[in-house]
Amino acid sequence: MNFILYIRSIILHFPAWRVTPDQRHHRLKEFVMRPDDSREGQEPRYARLGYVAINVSDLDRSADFYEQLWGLQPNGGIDDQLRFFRCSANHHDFILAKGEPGLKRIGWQMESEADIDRIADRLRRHGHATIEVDPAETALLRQGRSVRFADPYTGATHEYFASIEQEKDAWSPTLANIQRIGHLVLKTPRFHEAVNFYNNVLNFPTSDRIGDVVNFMRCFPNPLHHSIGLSNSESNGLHHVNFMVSEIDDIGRALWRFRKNDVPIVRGPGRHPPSGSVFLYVLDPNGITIEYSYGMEEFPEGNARDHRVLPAVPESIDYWGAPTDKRLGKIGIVESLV
Ligand SMILES: CC(C)c1ccc(C(=O)O)c(O)c1O
Ligand SMILES: [Fe+2]
Repeated sequence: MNFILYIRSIILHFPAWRVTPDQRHHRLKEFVMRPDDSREGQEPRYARLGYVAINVSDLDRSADFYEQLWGLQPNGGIDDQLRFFRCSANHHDFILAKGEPGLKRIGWQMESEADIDRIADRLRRHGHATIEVDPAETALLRQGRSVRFADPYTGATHEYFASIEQEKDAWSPTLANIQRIGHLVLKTPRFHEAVNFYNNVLNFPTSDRIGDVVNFMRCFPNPLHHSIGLSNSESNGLHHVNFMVSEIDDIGRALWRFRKNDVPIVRGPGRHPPSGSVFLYVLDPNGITIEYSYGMEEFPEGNARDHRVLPAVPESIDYWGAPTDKRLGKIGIVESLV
């Protein structure tokens, strides 16, 4: 097997609501009107990765896991279809839906309603259809106006919203001081096209990359080293979802909690050179890879350092040299936008 393929196989184990009456009846809006030039040229600005929705085969089993072993706070749901979880003041940071295990949707919280228009206008200018989410659905999601599009390079459904219901009671950590949902990594065989699109259309600047194998991106101007990553793989897929914790002891406690409860640990603890984070990867009940991480470099909005190109070697993933279980990043389809 040639050297690059060999290294790549070691490193990654990756095989890659304000609806006007006339809009009410348009679910899929392919805007033919000239985009509003007053917004042209203004970059869409992201507040944060708002939420990740995943599909699971058994809602009750996974809901129990994410509450009782992962430490998210349940926040209701919709019959036997959806379960909401939070780790912030937002109504949800993580959603479980019934379906084929994998990624359902990525929710991006924008800085303003105008930023929803900016990203939607930009997508349409680049020939991508956008969908105004039905007010009945945004009401169920406790979100304001939301717009979706299907990313052709990874298959992922991206959703943009600016407002989401704020819970009266503060997020109260139980098992781990989960700070926030951190990032997700998507696998794609259209890696270079995806990187280009994410960098130049979605306004996701690269913070660092490991050769042409993994690319770590910020959702600008959110300062976190990465809110999304792309990995060069043979097929589309969800590699993992990350949650950031507040103390190194959250990692240590988790290590023993997972061992005592037979939760498969597939990598770590270790420490990532790109973001500097201490990490621990495990498998959820469907075998989807999830990650706790502690400590992550943050970038300033202006005068940010250039991205680094780390060599495609195992040491670029983990300073500590933790072994990798081959199940890491293997389970998780990407649901296409219906
Ligand atoms: C191995 C994966 C793709 C990886 C590599 C580096 C970081 C980091 O620097 O934080 C991650 O979070 C990862 O998931
Ligand atoms: Fe990660």
